[in-house]
Amino acid sequence: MNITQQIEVALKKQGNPINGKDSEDDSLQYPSITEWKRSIGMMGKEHDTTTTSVTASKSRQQWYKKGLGYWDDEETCPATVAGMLGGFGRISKCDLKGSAKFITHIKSHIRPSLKLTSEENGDVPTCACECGAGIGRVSKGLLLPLGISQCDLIEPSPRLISSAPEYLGSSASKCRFFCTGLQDFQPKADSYDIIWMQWMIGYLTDDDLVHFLKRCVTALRTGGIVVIKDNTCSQEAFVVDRDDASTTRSLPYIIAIAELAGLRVVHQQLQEGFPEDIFPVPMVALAADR
Ligand SMILES: C[S@@+](CC[C@H](N)C(=O)[O-])C[C@H]1O[C@@H](n2cnc3c(N)ncnc32)[C@H](O)[C@@H]1O
Repeated sequence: MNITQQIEVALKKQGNPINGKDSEDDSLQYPSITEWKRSIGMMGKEHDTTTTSVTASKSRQQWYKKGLGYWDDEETCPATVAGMLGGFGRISKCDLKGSAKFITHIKSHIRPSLKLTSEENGDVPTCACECGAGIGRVSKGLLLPLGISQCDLIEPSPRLISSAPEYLGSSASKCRFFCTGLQDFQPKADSYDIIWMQWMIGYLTDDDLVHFLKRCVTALRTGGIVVIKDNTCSQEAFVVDRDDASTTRSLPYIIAIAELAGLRVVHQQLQEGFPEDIFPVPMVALAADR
């Protein structure tokens, strides 16, 4: 079974939907994840073994090109907190507060082995990875204030990552900057205490997300966690946004992907205090625990 089929099986097993729709056009409905991927050429036609991989790889390249085109454009995304949050800059404070509460709870009640500061780590610097970091909003507002010694920012837009040092100010000296899409990022083994993925997994294809999370399993240090914080839909398994080439997945869909990669949920909680008219945003902490 390919990854898509494995996700569909996992969703169906728990009675969760596998269908999806377009965010703008009600006439675009997809009975399954497989059917949607076929419609955009990300999976070839059934039994078509000759052209499948060529078409799928072209479609994957176009997917990432469109996503990057959206975020690398000053018009659609100014290099500001509001730009990072699609105009919802006002929710950043509440978001960062909710994330800090979530991590503090995990550290005190669920996973005391999680290391945040170098003092807790035998004076060895702790390290976090902010995925799809943009200008580094989460590193500056959450990870470094939690006491993390060093943050690695992974971001494919050259324009956004080059704006990060100025936005981070004096904290920039505690950061390293990597200009690449997550689909191509190879983290070093045993290198991170926290890998933070916020409002960005929708830009990765299912296959690339599973493969990246598998690399995270190797990259996590003892006690380390991956946190996914993202929009979720609930009526369908997924909602496609063709403007920025992204999908919003349901929570069971996200968890099915994480489990396929060898991660398990250690804690999850819904972010409170966001406006009613946006998608619900759960925080999901995942561990590998070899
Ligand atoms: C909604 S913004 C969120 C930024 C940041 N995570 C935050 O919460 O402030 C989405 C970010 O994902 C990045 N992104 C898009 N495609 C990506 C990819 N393939 N790999 C990694 N990041 C990506 C965008 O460039 C953008 O910085």
